Amino acid sequence: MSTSAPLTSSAPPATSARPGPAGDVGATDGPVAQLEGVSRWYGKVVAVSDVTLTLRPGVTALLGPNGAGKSTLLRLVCGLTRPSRGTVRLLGEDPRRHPEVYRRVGLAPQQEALFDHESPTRFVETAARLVGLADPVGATREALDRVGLDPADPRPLRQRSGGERQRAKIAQAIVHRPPLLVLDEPVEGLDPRQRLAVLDLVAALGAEGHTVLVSSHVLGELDRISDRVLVMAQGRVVAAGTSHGLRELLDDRPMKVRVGTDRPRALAAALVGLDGVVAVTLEPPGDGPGAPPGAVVVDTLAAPLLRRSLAARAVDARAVLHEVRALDDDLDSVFRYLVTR
Ligand SMILES: Nc1ncnc2c1ncn2[C@@H]1O[C@H](COP(=O)(O)OP(=O)(O)OP(=O)(O)O)[C@@H](O)[C@H]1O
Repeated sequence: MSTSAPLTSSAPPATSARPGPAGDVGATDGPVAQLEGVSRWYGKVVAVSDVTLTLRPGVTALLGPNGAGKSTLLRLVCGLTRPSRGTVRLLGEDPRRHPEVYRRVGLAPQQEALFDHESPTRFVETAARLVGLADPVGATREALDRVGLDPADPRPLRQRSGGERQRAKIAQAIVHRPPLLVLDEPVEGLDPRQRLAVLDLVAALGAEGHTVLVSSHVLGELDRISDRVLVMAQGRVVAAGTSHGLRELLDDRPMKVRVGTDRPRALAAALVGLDGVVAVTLEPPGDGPGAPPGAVVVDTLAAPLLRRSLAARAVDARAVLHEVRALDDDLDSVFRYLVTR
Protein backbone atom coordinates (compact mmCIF):
# COMPACT_ATOMS: atom_id res chain seq x y z
CA MET A 1 0.00 0.00 0.00
CA SER A 2 1.40 3.35 -0.90
CA THR A 3 0.04 6.64 0.25
CA SER A 4 0.01 9.79 -1.79
CA ALA A 5 2.10 7.82 -4.28
CA PRO A 6 0.97 7.94 -7.86
CA LEU A 7 0.06 4.73 -9.59
CA THR A 8 2.48 4.78 -12.46
CA SER A 9 2.54 2.79 -15.66
CA SER A 10 4.89 0.40 -13.90
CA ALA A 11 2.14 -0.48 -11.41
CA PRO A 12 1.33 -4.18 -11.63
CA PRO A 13 -1.76 -5.08 -13.62
CA ALA A 14 -4.94 -5.80 -11.69
CA THR A 15 -4.55 -9.26 -10.25
CA SER A 16 -7.96 -10.74 -10.99
CA ALA A 17 -8.48 -9.28 -14.45
CA ARG A 18 -9.39 -12.10 -16.78
CA PRO A 19 -9.78 -11.27 -20.43
CA GLY A 20 -13.14 -12.25 -21.82
CA PRO A 21 -13.76 -14.12 -25.06
CA ALA A 22 -12.11 -12.56 -28.11
CA GLY A 23 -14.05 -9.53 -29.24
CA ASP A 24 -15.99 -9.33 -25.97
CA VAL A 25 -14.38 -6.06 -25.04
CA GLY A 26 -12.42 -3.81 -27.43
CA ALA A 27 -8.77 -4.86 -27.52
CA THR A 28 -6.48 -2.76 -25.34
CA ASP A 29 -2.72 -2.68 -25.65
CA GLY A 30 -1.19 -0.71 -22.82
CA PRO A 31 -3.02 1.32 -20.22
CA VAL A 32 -6.64 2.19 -20.89
CA ALA A 33 -6.44 5.57 -19.19
CA GLN A 34 -3.49 7.59 -17.95
CA LEU A 35 -3.56 10.82 -16.01
CA GLU A 36 -0.34 12.76 -15.49
CA GLY A 37 -0.23 15.61 -12.96
CA VAL A 38 -3.90 16.38 -13.54
CA SER A 39 -5.61 19.23 -11.68
CA ARG A 40 -9.00 20.77 -12.23
CA TRP A 41 -10.21 23.90 -10.55
CA TYR A 42 -13.40 25.91 -10.73
CA GLY A 43 -12.65 29.50 -9.82
CA LYS A 44 -11.00 29.21 -6.43
CA VAL A 45 -12.26 25.67 -5.78
CA VAL A 46 -9.65 23.00 -6.50
CA ALA A 47 -11.76 19.92 -7.26
CA VAL A 48 -8.85 17.68 -8.31
CA SER A 49 -5.23 18.35 -7.43
CA ASP A 50 -2.16 16.89 -9.13
CA VAL A 51 -3.42 13.35 -9.75
CA THR A 52 -1.25 10.85 -11.61
CA LEU A 53 -2.66 7.39 -12.23
CA THR A 54 -2.88 4.56 -14.70
CA LEU A 55 -5.93 2.35 -15.13
CA ARG A 56 -5.74 -1.21 -16.39
CA PRO A 57 -8.27 -4.03 -16.79
CA GLY A 58 -10.17 -5.09 -13.69
CA VAL A 59 -12.12 -3.10 -11.11
CA THR A 60 -10.59 -0.01 -9.50
CA ALA A 61 -12.55 1.50 -6.64
CA LEU A 62 -12.43 5.26 -6.12
CA LEU A 63 -13.31 6.07 -2.51
CA GLY A 64 -13.71 9.41 -0.82
CA PRO A 65 -16.13 11.47 1.23
CA ASN A 66 -18.64 13.79 -0.41
CA GLY A 67 -16.90 16.67 -2.15
CA ALA A 68 -13.54 14.83 -2.34
CA GLY A 69 -13.43 15.30 -6.11
CA LYS A 70 -14.50 11.81 -7.24
CA SER A 71 -17.06 12.86 -9.85
CA THR A 72 -14.67 15.43 -11.28
CA LEU A 73 -11.91 12.82 -11.49
CA LEU A 74 -14.28 10.38 -13.20
CA ARG A 75 -15.23 13.02 -15.76
CA LEU A 76 -11.54 13.82 -16.32
CA VAL A 77 -10.80 10.11 -16.85
CA CYS A 78 -13.57 9.94 -19.46
CA GLY A 79 -12.27 13.06 -21.19
CA LEU A 80 -15.55 14.88 -20.49
CA THR A 81 -13.93 17.54 -18.33
CA ARG A 82 -10.84 19.35 -19.55
CA PRO A 83 -7.95 19.41 -17.04
CA SER A 84 -6.84 22.86 -15.88
CA ARG A 85 -3.33 21.40 -15.74
CA GLY A 86 -1.78 18.05 -16.70
CA THR A 87 -2.59 15.50 -19.36
CA VAL A 88 -5.23 12.80 -19.84
CA ARG A 89 -4.73 9.93 -22.28
CA LEU A 90 -7.48 7.55 -23.20
CA LEU A 91 -6.34 4.41 -24.97
CA GLY A 92 -3.13 6.25 -25.71
CA GLU A 93 -4.85 9.29 -27.28
CA ASP A 94 -5.68 12.79 -26.14
CA PRO A 95 -9.51 12.65 -26.12
CA ARG A 96 -9.73 16.35 -26.97
CA ARG A 97 -7.83 15.75 -30.23
CA HIS A 98 -9.25 12.30 -30.96
CA PRO A 99 -12.92 12.42 -30.04
CA GLU A 100 -13.46 8.97 -31.56
CA VAL A 101 -12.00 7.47 -28.34
CA TYR A 102 -15.18 8.57 -26.55
CA ARG A 103 -16.89 5.66 -28.30
CA ARG A 104 -14.68 3.32 -26.31
CA VAL A 105 -15.76 4.71 -22.95
CA GLY A 106 -19.01 4.01 -21.09
CA LEU A 107 -20.13 6.32 -18.28
CA ALA A 108 -22.93 5.74 -15.79
CA PRO A 109 -23.18 9.19 -14.18
CA GLN A 110 -24.45 9.93 -10.71
CA GLN A 111 -27.13 12.35 -11.92
CA GLU A 112 -30.60 10.93 -12.32
CA ALA A 113 -33.81 12.11 -13.92
CA LEU A 114 -32.54 12.97 -17.40
CA PHE A 115 -34.44 10.14 -19.08
CA ASP A 116 -37.06 9.56 -16.43
CA HIS A 117 -39.93 9.50 -18.88
CA GLU A 118 -38.27 6.83 -21.07
CA SER A 119 -38.30 3.07 -20.63
CA PRO A 120 -34.88 1.45 -20.05
CA THR A 121 -35.13 0.06 -23.59
CA ARG A 122 -35.60 3.50 -25.17
CA PHE A 123 -32.91 4.97 -22.90
CA VAL A 124 -30.31 2.33 -23.83
CA GLU A 125 -31.29 2.34 -27.51
CA THR A 126 -30.75 6.11 -27.67
CA ALA A 127 -27.22 5.61 -26.33
CA ALA A 128 -26.63 2.81 -28.87
CA ARG A 129 -27.72 5.09 -31.74
CA LEU A 130 -25.63 7.99 -30.44
CA VAL A 131 -22.44 5.94 -30.66
CA GLY A 132 -23.47 4.76 -34.14
CA LEU A 133 -23.91 1.03 -33.52
CA ALA A 134 -24.90 -0.96 -36.62
CA ASP A 135 -27.58 -2.91 -34.74
CA PRO A 136 -28.80 -0.68 -31.88
CA VAL A 137 -31.89 -2.82 -31.21
CA GLY A 138 -29.92 -6.05 -30.88
CA ALA A 139 -27.18 -4.38 -28.80
CA THR A 140 -29.83 -2.89 -26.50
CA ARG A 141 -31.47 -6.27 -25.99
CA GLU A 142 -28.10 -7.81 -25.13
CA ALA A 143 -27.13 -5.01 -22.73
CA LEU A 144 -30.48 -5.14 -20.90
CA ASP A 145 -30.29 -8.89 -20.75
CA ARG A 146 -26.79 -8.56 -19.28
CA VAL A 147 -27.99 -6.37 -16.41
CA GLY A 148 -31.14 -8.42 -15.84
CA LEU A 149 -33.79 -6.02 -17.18
CA ASP A 150 -36.64 -7.16 -19.44
CA PRO A 151 -36.43 -5.30 -22.80
CA ALA A 152 -40.19 -5.81 -23.30
CA ASP A 153 -41.15 -4.04 -20.06
CA PRO A 154 -42.41 -0.60 -21.17
CA ARG A 155 -42.55 1.06 -17.71
CA PRO A 156 -40.56 4.32 -17.67
CA LEU A 157 -37.50 4.81 -15.47
CA ARG A 158 -39.39 7.06 -13.07
CA GLN A 159 -41.55 4.08 -12.09
CA ARG A 160 -38.56 1.80 -11.48
CA SER A 161 -36.75 0.90 -8.28
CA GLY A 162 -33.33 2.39 -7.48
CA GLY A 163 -31.68 -0.91 -8.42
CA GLU A 164 -33.43 -1.05 -11.80
CA ARG A 165 -32.46 2.54 -12.55
CA GLN A 166 -28.83 1.83 -11.70
CA ARG A 167 -28.88 -1.26 -13.88
CA ALA A 168 -30.40 0.73 -16.76
CA LYS A 169 -27.59 3.28 -16.41
CA ILE A 170 -25.02 0.48 -16.51
CA ALA A 171 -26.74 -1.08 -19.57
CA GLN A 172 -26.53 2.30 -21.32
CA ALA A 173 -22.81 2.45 -20.45
CA ILE A 174 -21.98 -1.07 -21.73
CA VAL A 175 -24.21 -1.19 -24.80
CA HIS A 176 -21.24 -0.49 -27.12
CA ARG A 177 -18.92 -2.84 -25.16
CA PRO A 178 -16.37 -0.17 -24.27
CA PRO A 179 -13.01 -1.19 -22.81
CA LEU A 180 -13.32 1.58 -20.20
CA LEU A 181 -16.34 1.70 -17.94
CA VAL A 182 -16.81 4.50 -15.42
CA LEU A 183 -19.54 4.13 -12.79
CA ASP A 184 -20.28 7.02 -10.43
CA GLU A 185 -21.73 5.75 -7.13
CA PRO A 186 -23.69 2.89 -8.74
CA VAL A 187 -24.84 1.41 -5.42
CA GLU A 188 -25.81 4.61 -3.65
CA GLY A 189 -29.26 4.39 -2.10
CA LEU A 190 -29.79 0.72 -2.93
CA ASP A 191 -31.12 -1.83 -0.47
CA PRO A 192 -28.73 -4.68 0.45
CA ARG A 193 -30.18 -7.12 -2.08
CA GLN A 194 -30.01 -4.66 -4.97
CA ARG A 195 -26.54 -3.57 -3.88
CA LEU A 196 -25.33 -7.17 -4.04
CA ALA A 197 -26.78 -7.64 -7.53
CA VAL A 198 -25.15 -4.47 -8.87
CA LEU A 199 -21.80 -5.29 -7.20
CA ASP A 200 -21.84 -8.79 -8.70
CA LEU A 201 -22.51 -7.26 -12.10
CA VAL A 202 -19.62 -4.79 -11.74
CA ALA A 203 -17.29 -7.60 -10.62
CA ALA A 204 -18.31 -9.72 -13.62
CA LEU A 205 -17.66 -6.83 -16.03
CA GLY A 206 -14.18 -6.38 -14.53
CA ALA A 207 -13.48 -10.10 -14.78
CA GLU A 208 -14.45 -10.03 -18.47
CA GLY A 209 -11.66 -7.59 -19.26
CA HIS A 210 -13.38 -4.22 -18.93
CA THR A 211 -11.37 -1.59 -17.13
CA VAL A 212 -13.90 -0.46 -14.55
CA LEU A 213 -13.50 2.63 -12.39
CA VAL A 214 -16.26 2.74 -9.80
CA SER A 215 -16.77 5.32 -7.05
CA SER A 216 -18.29 5.22 -3.59
CA HIS A 217 -18.31 7.46 -0.53
CA VAL A 218 -18.74 4.43 1.75
CA LEU A 219 -15.57 2.79 2.99
CA GLY A 220 -15.68 -0.99 2.62
CA GLU A 221 -18.59 -0.99 0.20
CA LEU A 222 -16.48 -1.99 -2.83
CA ASP A 223 -13.83 -4.09 -1.02
CA ARG A 224 -15.11 -7.43 -2.26
CA ILE A 225 -15.07 -6.55 -5.94
CA SER A 226 -12.01 -4.29 -6.26
CA ASP A 227 -8.61 -5.24 -7.55
CA ARG A 228 -7.29 -1.80 -6.64
CA VAL A 229 -8.44 1.03 -4.43
CA LEU A 230 -7.78 4.76 -4.78
CA VAL A 231 -8.70 6.94 -1.83
CA MET A 232 -9.43 10.60 -2.55
CA ALA A 233 -9.69 13.44 -0.09
CA GLN A 234 -9.68 17.15 -0.78
CA GLY A 235 -8.97 16.61 -4.47
CA ARG A 236 -5.92 14.40 -3.96
CA VAL A 237 -5.34 10.68 -4.20
CA VAL A 238 -4.18 10.09 -0.61
CA ALA A 239 -3.83 6.31 -0.75
CA ALA A 240 -3.58 3.74 -3.52
CA GLY A 241 -3.23 -0.01 -3.39
CA THR A 242 -5.24 -3.14 -2.76
CA SER A 243 -8.29 -3.38 -0.44
CA HIS A 244 -6.18 -5.57 1.83
CA GLY A 245 -3.40 -2.98 1.90
CA LEU A 246 -5.88 -0.24 2.75
CA ARG A 247 -7.25 -2.24 5.66
CA GLU A 248 -3.73 -2.81 6.99
CA LEU A 249 -2.95 0.88 6.67
CA LEU A 250 -6.11 1.76 8.57
CA ASP A 251 -5.30 -0.82 11.22
CA ASP A 252 -2.01 0.98 11.85
CA ARG A 253 -3.62 4.30 12.69
CA PRO A 254 -4.19 5.47 16.28
CA MET A 255 -7.60 4.29 17.44
CA LYS A 256 -9.98 4.91 20.29
CA VAL A 257 -11.76 1.69 21.28
CA ARG A 258 -14.62 1.43 23.78
CA VAL A 259 -14.77 -1.86 25.65
CA GLY A 260 -17.97 -2.43 27.64
CA THR A 261 -17.39 -4.60 30.73
CA ASP A 262 -18.72 -5.44 34.19
CA ARG A 263 -15.28 -4.77 35.77
CA PRO A 264 -13.91 -1.60 34.14
CA ARG A 265 -11.33 -0.92 36.85
CA ALA A 266 -9.80 -4.40 36.71
CA LEU A 267 -9.81 -4.46 32.92
CA ALA A 268 -8.24 -1.00 32.71
CA ALA A 269 -5.43 -2.14 35.01
CA ALA A 270 -4.89 -5.20 32.81
CA LEU A 271 -4.68 -3.10 29.64
CA VAL A 272 -2.49 -0.24 30.85
CA GLY A 273 0.84 -1.95 30.15
CA LEU A 274 -0.11 -3.38 26.74
CA ASP A 275 2.17 -2.29 23.85
CA GLY A 276 0.71 0.61 21.89
CA VAL A 277 -1.78 1.64 24.59
CA VAL A 278 -1.27 5.36 25.26
CA ALA A 279 -4.31 6.11 27.46
CA VAL A 280 -7.03 4.25 29.31
CA THR A 281 -10.14 6.07 30.53
CA LEU A 282 -12.70 4.59 32.90
CA GLU A 283 -16.45 4.82 32.47
CA PRO A 284 -17.76 3.32 35.74
CA PRO A 285 -21.11 1.49 35.66
CA GLY A 286 -24.14 3.55 36.70
CA ASP A 287 -26.15 2.80 39.87
CA GLY A 288 -29.42 0.89 40.00
CA PRO A 289 -31.34 -1.26 37.53
CA GLY A 290 -31.17 -0.13 33.87
CA ALA A 291 -28.10 2.01 34.54
CA PRO A 292 -25.41 1.98 31.82
CA PRO A 293 -22.83 -0.78 32.24
CA GLY A 294 -19.22 0.20 32.76
CA ALA A 295 -16.64 0.60 30.04
CA VAL A 296 -13.00 1.29 29.35
CA VAL A 297 -12.00 3.62 26.55
CA VAL A 298 -8.56 2.66 25.22
CA ASP A 299 -6.39 4.89 23.03
CA THR A 300 -4.04 2.65 21.14
CA LEU A 301 -1.42 2.95 18.43
CA ALA A 302 -1.63 -0.82 17.82
CA ALA A 303 -5.27 -1.78 17.27
CA PRO A 304 -4.48 -5.27 15.89
CA LEU A 305 -2.48 -6.12 19.03
CA LEU A 306 -5.30 -4.85 21.26
CA ARG A 307 -7.76 -7.03 19.33
CA ARG A 308 -5.52 -10.07 19.70
CA SER A 309 -4.80 -9.56 23.41
CA LEU A 310 -8.14 -8.32 24.71
CA ALA A 311 -9.79 -11.67 25.47
CA ALA A 312 -6.78 -13.00 27.41
CA ARG A 313 -6.45 -9.76 29.43
CA ALA A 314 -10.17 -9.86 30.21
CA VAL A 315 -9.82 -13.43 31.49
CA ASP A 316 -6.88 -12.34 33.68
CA ALA A 317 -9.00 -9.50 35.06
CA ARG A 318 -12.05 -11.79 35.45
CA ALA A 319 -13.99 -9.22 33.43
CA VAL A 320 -16.94 -10.00 31.18
CA LEU A 321 -16.88 -8.09 27.86
CA HIS A 322 -20.20 -6.63 26.60
CA GLU A 323 -18.99 -4.77 23.53
CA VAL A 324 -15.85 -3.76 21.65
CA ARG A 325 -16.35 -0.75 19.39
CA ALA A 326 -13.98 1.60 17.58
CA LEU A 327 -15.17 5.12 18.40
CA ASP A 328 -13.46 6.82 15.48
CA ASP A 329 -14.12 4.33 12.73
CA ASP A 330 -16.53 6.58 10.86
CA LEU A 331 -15.67 7.61 7.34
CA ASP A 332 -14.73 11.16 8.16
CA SER A 333 -12.19 10.07 10.81
CA VAL A 334 -10.65 7.56 8.44
CA PHE A 335 -10.32 10.05 5.61
CA ARG A 336 -9.06 12.75 8.00
CA TYR A 337 -6.38 10.34 9.15
CA LEU A 338 -5.36 9.53 5.58
CA VAL A 339 -5.19 13.21 4.66
CA THR A 340 -3.20 14.40 7.67
CA ARG A 341 -0.67 11.60 8.11
N1 LIG B 1 -18.93 22.40 -12.33
C1 LIG B 1 -18.50 22.83 -11.14
N2 LIG B 1 -18.47 24.14 -10.81
C2 LIG B 1 -18.01 24.55 -9.61
N3 LIG B 1 -17.57 23.74 -8.64
C3 LIG B 1 -17.57 22.41 -8.89
C4 LIG B 1 -18.04 21.89 -10.15
N4 LIG B 1 -17.91 20.54 -10.10
C5 LIG B 1 -17.40 20.23 -8.89
N5 LIG B 1 -17.20 21.35 -8.17
C6 LIG B 1 -16.64 21.41 -6.79
O1 LIG B 1 -15.51 20.59 -6.75
C7 LIG B 1 -15.45 19.85 -5.53
C8 LIG B 1 -15.43 18.37 -5.81
O2 LIG B 1 -16.71 17.99 -6.32
P1 LIG B 1 -17.04 16.52 -6.86
O3 LIG B 1 -18.48 16.50 -7.28
O4 LIG B 1 -16.03 16.12 -7.86
O5 LIG B 1 -16.84 15.66 -5.54
P2 LIG B 1 -17.39 14.20 -5.19
O6 LIG B 1 -16.32 13.51 -4.43
O7 LIG B 1 -17.88 13.53 -6.42
O8 LIG B 1 -18.59 14.54 -4.21
P3 LIG B 1 -20.07 13.89 -4.19
O9 LIG B 1 -19.90 12.47 -3.78
O10 LIG B 1 -20.75 14.74 -3.14
O11 LIG B 1 -20.62 14.08 -5.57
C9 LIG B 1 -16.65 20.31 -4.73
O12 LIG B 1 -16.23 21.34 -3.86
C10 LIG B 1 -17.60 20.84 -5.76
O13 LIG B 1 -18.43 21.82 -5.22
